[in-house]
Amino acid sequence: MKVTVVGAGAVGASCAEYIAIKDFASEVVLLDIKEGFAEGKAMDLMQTASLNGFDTKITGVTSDYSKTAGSDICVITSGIPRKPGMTREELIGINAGIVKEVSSSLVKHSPDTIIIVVSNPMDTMAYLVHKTSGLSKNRIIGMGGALDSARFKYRLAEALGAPISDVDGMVIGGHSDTGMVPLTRLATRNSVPVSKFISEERLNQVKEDTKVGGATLTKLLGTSAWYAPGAAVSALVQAIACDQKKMFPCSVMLDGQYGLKDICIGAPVILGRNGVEEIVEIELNDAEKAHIQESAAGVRKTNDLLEL
Ligand SMILES: NC(=O)c1ccc[n+]([C@@H]2O[C@H](COP(=O)([O-])OP(=O)(O)OC[C@H]3O[C@@H](n4cnc5c(N)ncnc54)[C@H](O)[C@@H]3O)[C@@H](O)[C@H]2O)c1
Ligand SMILES: O=C(O)C[C@H](O)C(=O)O
Repeated sequence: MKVTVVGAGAVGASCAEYIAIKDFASEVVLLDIKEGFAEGKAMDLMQTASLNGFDTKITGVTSDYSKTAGSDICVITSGIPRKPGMTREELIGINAGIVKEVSSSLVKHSPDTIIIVVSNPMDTMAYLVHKTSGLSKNRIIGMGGALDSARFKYRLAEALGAPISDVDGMVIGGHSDTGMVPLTRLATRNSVPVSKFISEERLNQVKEDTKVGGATLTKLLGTSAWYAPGAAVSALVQAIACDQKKMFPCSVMLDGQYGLKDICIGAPVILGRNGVEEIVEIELNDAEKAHIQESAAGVRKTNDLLEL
């Protein structure tokens, strides 16, 4: 199993590290445009192998896509992150060009690959890859919902005073400060609806804290987060590589599901060796349906800025 990660920055390196530590891939290639940077990150990570007990071989390359040839899965993290006070959508001007060029170089060397798009604004970047790469739609996956759901569970556990392992919940919709739809109605503590334990007001606070999860960290760190994003990407990579048939909310091209067409937005999907193996349609109430439509309108507004 060969995995390429483009962008050896904060998220790319974190993602490579988690993939290696889980030890399911034979090879991880880190690629960056900055001379020597990916080589340095790869060497540093390889020097953790005997300490962390993995055999995955990590190599680093500067812009040499021939070394990515035959990758089963490619992750795109190249591009700029936001600074405090910015929205993800403001990154489109620089990141769209980078993502388009990177995805086309990847597909040239690995025509049957599965691409996981991480660069922001992620839903629009995933849409761009759909429109320009020629890959089939089950092979392009945007990572956002897995991270947002992990943050939702963190906030739920905090509100409930419960261990995170007791909590389940999912965030669908766009990966943006206003577009996320945390499904509080369906969140549970050991199968019991969380509304049994906390007030509606507290649950609304959990929802709002989840939606601004990325912005909160960006304010604290001065740049956006990387540990949870890296872990979320590695979980998707593992689900595909190991054919786990696990369900994650991912940004996928919809064709009528949730009343939406020709848009990439977060919806629950089953991930396996073929990438997106199924898009799961869950029953939403009227408020959730309205929130998804509103979220989609926001994503479409950003998609309209693309020069396709
Ligand atoms: N989808 C998500 O949930 C999620 C989570 C975290 C970050 N992100 C996004 O991921 C992206 C990366 O974030 P980061 O914190 O790792 O940034 P970073 O600046 O630490 O790393 C980005 C790397 O991309 C490289 N790069 C730039 N142009 C390139 C090109 N053409 N080819 C190859 N490499 C190139 C840079 O040299 C840099 O090393 C940002 O757009 C950020 O918003 C998304
Ligand atoms: O918040 C960001 O800009 C990065 C990422 O999308 C995140 O949610 O951490």
